[in-house]
Amino acid sequence: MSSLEEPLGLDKLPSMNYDEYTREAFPWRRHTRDMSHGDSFSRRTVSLGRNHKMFGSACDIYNSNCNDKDIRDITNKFLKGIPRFVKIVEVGPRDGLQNEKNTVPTGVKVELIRRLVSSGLPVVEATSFVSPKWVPQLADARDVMEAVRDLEGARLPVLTPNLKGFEAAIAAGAKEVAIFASASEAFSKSNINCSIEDSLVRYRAVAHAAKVLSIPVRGYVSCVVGCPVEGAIPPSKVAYVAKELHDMGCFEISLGDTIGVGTPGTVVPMLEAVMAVVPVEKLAVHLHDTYGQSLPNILISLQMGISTVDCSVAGLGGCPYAKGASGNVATEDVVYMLSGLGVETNVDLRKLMLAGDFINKHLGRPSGSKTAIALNRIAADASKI
Ligand SMILES: CC(C)(COP(=O)([O-])OP(=O)([O-])OC[C@H]1O[C@@H](n2cnc3c(N)ncnc32)[C@H](O)[C@@H]1OP(=O)([O-])[O-])[C@@H](O)C(=O)NCCC(=O)NCCSC(=O)C[C@@](C)(O)CC(=O)[O-]
Repeated sequence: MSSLEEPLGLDKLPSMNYDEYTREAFPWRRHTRDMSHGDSFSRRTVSLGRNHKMFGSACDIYNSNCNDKDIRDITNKFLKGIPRFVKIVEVGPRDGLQNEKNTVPTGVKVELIRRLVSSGLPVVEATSFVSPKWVPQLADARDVMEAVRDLEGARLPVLTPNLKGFEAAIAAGAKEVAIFASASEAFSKSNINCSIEDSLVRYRAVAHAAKVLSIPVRGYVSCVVGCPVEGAIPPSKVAYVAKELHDMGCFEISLGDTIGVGTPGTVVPMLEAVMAVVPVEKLAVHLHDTYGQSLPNILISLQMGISTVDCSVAGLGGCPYAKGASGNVATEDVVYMLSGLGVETNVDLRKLMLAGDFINKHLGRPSGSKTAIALNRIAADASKI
């Protein structure tokens, strides 16, 4: 392996160490292994591997002498006031699995939800009460909800596309629902078989029924940057749909870049248009990672005041009606980035990764999370020493 490909030693990985950061704008120097005292890389790894610091916060792993205050001072200086706390909405069991071709057994879905809740995630979107003809994977929505209805520690919202779905969700024990409109006419038709306006009529009926029962309703707007059919979507259209959902009573509006085409250059104007009509504290971003742009888009969203981020464990997912849309941004990657910025999420990365390992083992595929792959590799190397 050439020196350029050699992994950086753990103590040489990029860090937000205050002293280093303020002292110089520094290139990341390649790590030269000091072989005289044994391989420092493996020695460090062994200690990390042995005491399982692997899955602590990024600070534990790479910046044993950093502290959150230092990180925050840097971030405030260079990353204009990002929030101290970010609410992570985990959508893996719903958005992550809905596109899976092979049926995932109900027991596996329920175990995944349990594991995600145990990692400290405050919200875990559990399933959808939609037509099984449209989304066969989630035909077991009632069984899933009945199995988790008494699970404590996280909110477990479910998608409902109409009153029929809402009533079925409540009957199965759902305590929170989500309705989902689109800023693209074409996607609205292909996804929920009606126009945007007709969907808003449907959703006003759901929002009214929910209000009567004091059930919180989250609103989604899909295709907030681009649509597989219409191409670029005007920010004004996104703002209109977001405002309609907000006005009908949604407590939060999640802005979905369904096909992941957004970049900071297109996400900023979209957010500015929406923030002109819906308070920023009621907004969330829901960014599929098809083009690998989710993390920079999340960072710019945080700088604009957003403090709720939808993610999918192991980067699972994609929408059955958005050709080519890959999964949401991996929850592990977002938690790792936020931890490195000193932003609280209350999520235990180690437990989150174990939930990701669980579902990936069942699906028989590697994780879509680069953080999980990297940390699991370090743990595997440590176990060999
Ligand atoms: C909305 C419908 C039902 C309209 O579908 P439709 O065919 O227009 O509805 P319909 O009223 O004509 O009913 C057709 C059949 O579905 C039944 N039905 C009707 N409603 C329900 C229901 N709620 N649950 C179960 N069954 C239902 C209904 O009873 C009937 O059954 P049949 O008489 O043929 O036996 C359909 O288009 C549908 O289910 N669409 C959902 C598709 C979906 O879930 N897509 C993925 C969501 S992900 C997303 O939107 C993006 C998001 C949120 O993740 C954010 C982002 O990434 O951007």
